[in-house]
Amino acid sequence: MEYLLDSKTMKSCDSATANYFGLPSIVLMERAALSVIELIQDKKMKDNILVVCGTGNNGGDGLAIARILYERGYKPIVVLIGSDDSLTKEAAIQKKILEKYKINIESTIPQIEYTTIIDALFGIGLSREVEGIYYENISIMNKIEGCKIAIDIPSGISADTGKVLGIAFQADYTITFGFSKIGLVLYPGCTYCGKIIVKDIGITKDSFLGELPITFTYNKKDLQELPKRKFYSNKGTYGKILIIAGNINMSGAACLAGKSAYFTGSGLVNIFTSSENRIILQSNLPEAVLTCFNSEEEIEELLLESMENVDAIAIGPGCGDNHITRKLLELVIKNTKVPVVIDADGLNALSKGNELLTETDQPIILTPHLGEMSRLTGDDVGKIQSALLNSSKQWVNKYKSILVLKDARTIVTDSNNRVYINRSGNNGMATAGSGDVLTGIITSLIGQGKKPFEAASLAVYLHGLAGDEARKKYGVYSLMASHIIEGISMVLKEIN
Ligand SMILES: NC(=O)C1=CN([C@@H]2O[C@H](COP(=O)(O)OP(=O)(O)OC[C@H]3O[C@@H](n4cnc5c(N)ncnc54)[C@H](OP(=O)(O)O)[C@@H]3O)[C@@H](O)[C@H]2O)[C@@H](O)CC1
Ligand SMILES: [K+]
Repeated sequence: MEYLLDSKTMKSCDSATANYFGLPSIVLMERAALSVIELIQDKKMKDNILVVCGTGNNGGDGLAIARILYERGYKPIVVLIGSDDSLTKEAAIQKKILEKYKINIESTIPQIEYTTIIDALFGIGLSREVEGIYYENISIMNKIEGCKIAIDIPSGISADTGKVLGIAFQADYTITFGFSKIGLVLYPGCTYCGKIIVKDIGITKDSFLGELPITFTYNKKDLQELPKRKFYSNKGTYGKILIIAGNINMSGAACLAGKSAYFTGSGLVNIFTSSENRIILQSNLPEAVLTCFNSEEEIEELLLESMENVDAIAIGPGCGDNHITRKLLELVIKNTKVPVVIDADGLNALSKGNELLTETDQPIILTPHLGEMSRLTGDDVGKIQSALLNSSKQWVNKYKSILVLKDARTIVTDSNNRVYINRSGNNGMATAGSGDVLTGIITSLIGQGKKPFEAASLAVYLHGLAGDEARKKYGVYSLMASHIIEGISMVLKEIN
């Protein structure tokens, strides 16, 4: 698990390291600068190296980089944008040292050829839109040919949201200090970073002073958190789940969700569906147990019976946008004794009256894409997309639930303020049935005993990795939901 910090948390870490642990900021700055020098020397970058500095501590890092380059025989071209009055204490010290060494500091970028452009204009202290000389200089830096290195974060990207505040430096490398930042992971910020390198400069987890960051992401080693297969076990050990899915002509959604659950390790999957789907499901997924209804009158009794003795329930894939789906959803929410995953048409049915969520104490996991989120909240898609984190947080503060907001960077939030941001997956996964597969994985993991928030986060990660495996085999154009299911097995067989 890797923490992702916003600017406020990162500043608290900087300040705890300096003020609580007593490691002076200027020492951290020196280590930050040295970590950049390491990359420059590893990549054998040559003169001319341009270092563009602002007046904050990000600029201070830049000035220190320029001085160490000088110490090591380079002839850096140093540009400082902004007035001396705005220099921070540390940046002012760095500037004085450069002056003592008689290293020239320019106020505009000389029009010569460069091998490398170092962006130390703004770091996590960027607080507003970039305008005027700052805008012009970032624009010039973007046009210059050469390898582009952003210090801590590309200037112009908000560390908190990943938004471009007017203009942003387009980097080939971003060397970020201590911990990765939220803005480096969310769109569009992540498209400006190039390769992200997180460098230890002496700011450790101790600097959280016991108050852990709420936002995190997963890496491959976190797959160890998946439920373990036991030596002595039977199908009951791995959970029995109920998937309410598939209206007439929509058997595919039921099949994809059910199959994904089995591929993720479920012991038994019961699919509750319209009787028209019986034969096709029996042929395509003979491992599933089916409960089929012939008429609306039969639904209540059959459903309540199916809900007995299950470990998790999913409702929605291919259910259809109709009154029967709302009826099914009401019955599930009002009677469930286990966590419920609501997806697709289940979400559309929920949007007819969200207060239904208050009628259960069981964990509810919602998996909307942006269109479904728009129907749930009444906000337009553009508004939600431009503020994914805020939209998610607002929802879970209003309705106690776990929200899986699906986008290029899917975000999982819960009412305890935890935030998972996903980095796995690819654009080939934007294909019909992909969401049904995710629903199957989440429900399976809950059925196998994972706590709902962890299950949802791990499922999103696994789903993305499975999609990445599928891309390797089929490519982004041809990737289909059934290939993602194949991908689940490719990922899981590596870890067991
Ligand atoms: N502290 C530590 O221990 C360590 C910190 N480190 C480094 O420090 C960086 C953070 O430094 P920082 O906090 O000084 O902020 P930084 O990003 O340099 O910019 C602030 C300046 O920009 C200005 N400004 C903001 N927006 C603007 C705009 N749109 N247009 C124009 N001006 C704007 C703002 O002005 P103000 O808002 O005050 O008017 C202020 O002058 C961090 O990213 C890392 O690189 C490392 O050395 C490791 C140790
Ligand atoms: K920067």
